[in-house]
Amino acid sequence: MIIENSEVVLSVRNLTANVDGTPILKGVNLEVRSGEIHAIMGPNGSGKSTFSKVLAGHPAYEVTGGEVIFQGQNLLELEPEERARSGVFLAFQYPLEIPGVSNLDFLRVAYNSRRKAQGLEEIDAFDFDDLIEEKLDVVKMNASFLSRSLNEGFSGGEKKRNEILQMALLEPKLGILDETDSGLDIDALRIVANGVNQLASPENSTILITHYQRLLDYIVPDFVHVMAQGQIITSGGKELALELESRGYDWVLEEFAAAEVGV
Ligand SMILES: Nc1ncnc2c1ncn2[C@@H]1O[C@H](COP(=O)(O)OP(=O)(O)OP(=O)(O)O)[C@@H](O)[C@H]1O
Repeated sequence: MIIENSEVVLSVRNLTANVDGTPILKGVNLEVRSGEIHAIMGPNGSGKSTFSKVLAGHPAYEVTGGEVIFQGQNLLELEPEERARSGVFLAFQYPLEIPGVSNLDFLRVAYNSRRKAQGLEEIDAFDFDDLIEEKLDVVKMNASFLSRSLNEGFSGGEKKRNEILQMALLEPKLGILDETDSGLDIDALRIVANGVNQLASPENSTILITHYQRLLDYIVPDFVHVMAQGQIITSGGKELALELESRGYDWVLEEFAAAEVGV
């Protein structure tokens, strides 16, 4: 939802990053305001997941230049857990399995850690049970998943749903969803999209990384960006996703290349 004069939540300027010494991000620029939903599309290997992991503070990615300001704070100076506590949430493309850690315990610790960072009191197990019950409903998830080890043996779609459950609980200021639609059946896609829509508010913002226009039928973005070769090479409204669906990426890449050489 575009709200005039709303606060800039995330400002990314000329961000560059390497993986194992190889430059992957080559000058990313993006501004996200409160209440907005941004979709990032783009060919395979263009740097979309790298961008999301750099924002979350993944240690394998080395930032080599540029800046990322999140709510007035230099995000790049914060440890990954500090970023999470300050309200950045990344739903992974491939959620990790953690055997031996129950989903419920994980969620409670994560939730209380976020509350602590907000200067709020931790909540006890009983109150947490009530809260989680309510959040399970957002993603129509069965309570039996809570007693299982985190993501262990979960199907691909169940893992994605569990990521949205975490997001519903943590209520981040900025949610980054990396291909949350991949591996979801048609009903699950709708449920997950409804969950994301229910959580969207003028106070938070979402970045959706997706390959498919169909997700954007359910979660309508305010802006669509195309990432290629480690940069955002063009941006538009939701109609850009439809155009990409019918025309592919070549024309955007050609226009970008022509602009680069000044044709
Ligand atoms: N450790 C590594 N060493 C060298 N290159 C790497 C390494 N990790 C990732 N890359 C490369 O970085 C590029 C960007 O990868 P990334 O996962 O960010 O792309 P993506 O746009 O999310 O792709 P997809 O749409 O396929 O998920 C790819 O070419 C990938 O091979």
